[in-house]
Amino acid sequence: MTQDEAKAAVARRAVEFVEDGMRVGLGTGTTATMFIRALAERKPKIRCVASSDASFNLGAELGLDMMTLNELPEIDVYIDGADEVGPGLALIKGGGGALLREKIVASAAKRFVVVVDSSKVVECLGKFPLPIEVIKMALPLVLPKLEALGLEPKQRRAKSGDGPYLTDEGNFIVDCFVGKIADPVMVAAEVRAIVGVVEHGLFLGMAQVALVAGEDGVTEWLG
Ligand SMILES: O=C[C@H](O)[C@H](O)[C@H](O)COP(=O)(O)O
Repeated sequence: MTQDEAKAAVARRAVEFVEDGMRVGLGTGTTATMFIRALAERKPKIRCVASSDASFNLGAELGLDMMTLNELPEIDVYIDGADEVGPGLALIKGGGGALLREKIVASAAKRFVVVVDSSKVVECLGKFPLPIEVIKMALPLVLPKLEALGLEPKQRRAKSGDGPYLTDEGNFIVDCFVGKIADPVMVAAEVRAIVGVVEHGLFLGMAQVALVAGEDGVTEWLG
């Protein structure tokens, strides 16, 4: 099974977590995009909130009833990918730069189902660089503080190579090359305490279910 086939398999399985009448949170990224497409094919009678402009626009284009969090502040299920899934369904997210809105939408959901291929599952978080969203003017203050924590920060550049990457909220992303995050709770608290940090990509105690696609098909893990 290729990585794309695995992503497609979890995306299809995730659709089973959605029932007519539900309020559904749509994630961001390649796996979430496959989920949104698979969901829209079923023409469900649901209302949706998206975690990025890209997912909002895709949902609207495919005919889903897209709303804002203002219109739909409570969500039954949020379905999204992740960059790493560690013990206890602790996650690193934000490889696609959407971590802030993703965490907001996930926090509004009764249930968060994370959908990944098995290459994302790790014994210890941190091989994937930890994304941190930073207010633009605070960057020169935040970078040395992240360095002092030993997090090896590097500002993300736009994919076009033309200038810095900007999130949907107009902030910078700093990727931290940590290697191993032995104590994610402590790292989350230390990073959050830095003035100018808007949010970080550690999603701890948020996901209740993981759908993991590997050679044996899709397995369901509970957090
Ligand atoms: O900001 C992006 C998100 O956190 C994505 O859900 C994450 O990067 C996983 O993306 P993909 O499904 O493309 O690997």
